[in-house]
Parts: sequence; structure tokens; C-alpha cells
Amino acid sequence: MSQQQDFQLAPELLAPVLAVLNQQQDPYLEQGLVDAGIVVKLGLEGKQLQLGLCYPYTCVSTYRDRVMSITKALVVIDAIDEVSCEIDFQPPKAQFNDKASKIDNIKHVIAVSSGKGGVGKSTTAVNFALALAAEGAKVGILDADIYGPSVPIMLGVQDFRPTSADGKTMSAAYAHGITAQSIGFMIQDEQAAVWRGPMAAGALGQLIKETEWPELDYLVVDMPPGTGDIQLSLSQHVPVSGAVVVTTPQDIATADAKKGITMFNKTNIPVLGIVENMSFYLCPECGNKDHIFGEDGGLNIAKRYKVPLLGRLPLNTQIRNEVDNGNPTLVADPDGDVSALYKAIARQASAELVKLGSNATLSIEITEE
Ligand SMILES: Nc1ncnc2c1ncn2[C@@H]1O[C@H](COP(=O)(O)OP(=O)(O)OP(=O)(O)O)[C@@H](O)[C@H]1O
Repeated sequence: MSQQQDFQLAPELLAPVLAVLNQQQDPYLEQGLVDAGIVVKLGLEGKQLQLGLCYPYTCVSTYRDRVMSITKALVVIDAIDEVSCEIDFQPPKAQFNDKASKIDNIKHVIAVSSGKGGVGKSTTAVNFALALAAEGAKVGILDADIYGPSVPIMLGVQDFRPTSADGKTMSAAYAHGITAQSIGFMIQDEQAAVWRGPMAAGALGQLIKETEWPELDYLVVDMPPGTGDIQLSLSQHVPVSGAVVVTTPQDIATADAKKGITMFNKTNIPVLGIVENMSFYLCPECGNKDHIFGEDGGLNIAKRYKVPLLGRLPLNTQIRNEVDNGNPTLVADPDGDVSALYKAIARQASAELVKLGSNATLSIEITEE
């Protein structure tokens, strides 16, 4: 439970109110609202019920519908004519083990990874981070794709240069409501491409630990692609609460995604779910859905590894144009259908973290295969 309960109702009213509230199932936690610890405050003023809810996962865009449905159920009780509802969001703090070097200010680190390059991992990481923020969280993104940093361009902050007031820590960029750090702010693309493993690992460690992160609920880490390349020589400890694995549906990509899941399993990092990117092409002319890269690849992996399929994103010119021009879909079209898909992914991924509970956090220790 994220907050202390403050229930100030007479026992004869408290019982039916709690019963009604617990009949309301949380769609992600799959529990009644009371059992899930979401109901934190109850009081009565005249015939107005004062209800306080505190969600442990981000879901602001669903508040309105939820309050309407809760109110409808509660006003059936005689003593209640109306409901005044306050809603808060408090993610539970992850329990870091001793080995992991904790990052101050950051409650959860979520790695976004792909077994293979070019599947849209960075596009997904950026829109996922913005979706978590749109759903009510304080979010940062760390571009750990040392060999091909694309987050600066995707967020439209490629001209940002970190500064340091004390010579020890460096500032981060702030774009579209999220904080961003990237090696791309410091070096030219060609420089990174020739780095050897230890140098890249050192740079990544510095980026994480020496950035002045504000208070963050989630730090999304856009990992380098792959599991068997130089990325795995980045042997270090980063406390990670969970990983999101991005794949496209075709066999060659899903085979690599499986390797990614195996890597996370070996390092005890829970996989929060799979995102199937470029799932289908929806013809704007005739509405025909074409599964260009095959069908159900992501779904099949999700079933095989018993992890959720968090969402399926279409192959869509809008997604490409917007993110490649520094104005990702969540910013360019926040209320559109594609943004709704990213927000659903954000809600479910953050809810999966809650379901994992205090077992969630272990350290990434990436070593050579
Ligand atoms: N769903 C999509 N529809 C259309 N274009 C997309 C989609 N997702 C990503 N793209 C485009 O595909 C290209 C590659 O995407 P991105 O850089 O996110 O891939 P990546 O997996 O991070 O690549 P790398 O591993 O090489 O860093 C970009 O131009 C991006 O705009």
C-alpha cells in the first residue's frame, strides 16, 4: 500500500462503501480497489462522500471514466447523493539490493531493449517515456545507445550541451515534459562509433551517475540493441526494476528478442512485457490491415515466456515523421489513436512493476557471453 488509510465513516456506512468499492476491479492489478490498497481516504459531509484514491501506477487518462463508474456504484447507497474524489499517484519505491549502485532521486529504472537493431526501440523508448509522463509520472530518459544515440534528435534537443556548475555533475536537457541525457549531447556520432567497450561502459556509467536528475518516478533507459555484441561488455551495475523488450513480428527479430529475454532472465531483471512494433500496416485508402512483417510474432514470444504483450504499434508514416523530426507522436498528436496505444503500454508496464512488488529490483550485470 502506498499511502496510509484515513477512513472516517461510521461502521454501518463504512462496510457497504468498502464492499461497493471492492467490487470495482482494477483492470491492471486485477483486484478490487480496496484489496489493491487504492482507497486511502473516506469521509462524509452531509450526503457527499469524500473519497481519496491513490494509484501505484500511472493512469491519469483513465481517471474520468473510473470516477464516473465508481460514483455510479456508490450513489446507490442511501446515505450518499454525490461523491467528491481526489486522486493521487504514488509508485512504490523499489527495494534495491546491496550490489546495485542506487541512483539518487530515481524510484524506478526501466530498460527498453531489443535483440536486434532497427526495430524501433528508440522510437518506442521515447514515446513510452512521454506516455508515462502523460499518464502522470515524473519521467527521465537516458540514451544508453552509446553507438547510435538518437534520443536528442527524437526529442528535438540535439543542440543541447550539458553544463556543470561544480565540475562533478552535469545538467540534463528538458524536453516535452521529460528530462533527457545522452552521450549524443557531448560527442559527434563518428566519435562514438570507434569507442572500445571499456570506454563506452565508462561513459555510460558516468552519464547515469553524474547527471543531475530531478526527482523521477521512472527513468527509461534506451539500451543499445543486441545481446551478443559490444553492449554486453558493459560490465557494470545499474539498478533496474524491469525491462520492456521491443520486437517486430518477423522470425528474425523475434529470435533476437528471445535472446534478449534470456539475457534479462539470467540477470534476474523481470521482463515487464513485449512491445510489437511495426505490427501491421493500415492502408489509409482502403482500411486494409496488412501484416507486412508477419503476424503475431510478439504475441507468440509473450505467450512462450509468460510475459504480457504490452501493445502493438502499427507501421505508420506518422510515427516515423514525428519522431524523426523531434516531435514524437505523444507530443504531436497526444489524443490520437497511436498515442492511446503508447499510453496503454505505459499504464500496463507501470502496473506490472507494482505486481512484481518488492522482488522487482535487482541489478543488471552485463558481461561478455
Ligand atoms: N511503428 C513505426 N512506424 C514507422 N516507422 C517507424 C516505427 N517505429 C520506428 N520507425 C522508424 O524506424 C527507424 C528506426 O527506428 P529507431 O531508431 O527507433 O530504431 P532502433 O531499434 O532504436 O534502431 P537502433 O537499434 O539502430 O538504434 C526510424 O526512422 C523510426 O522513425
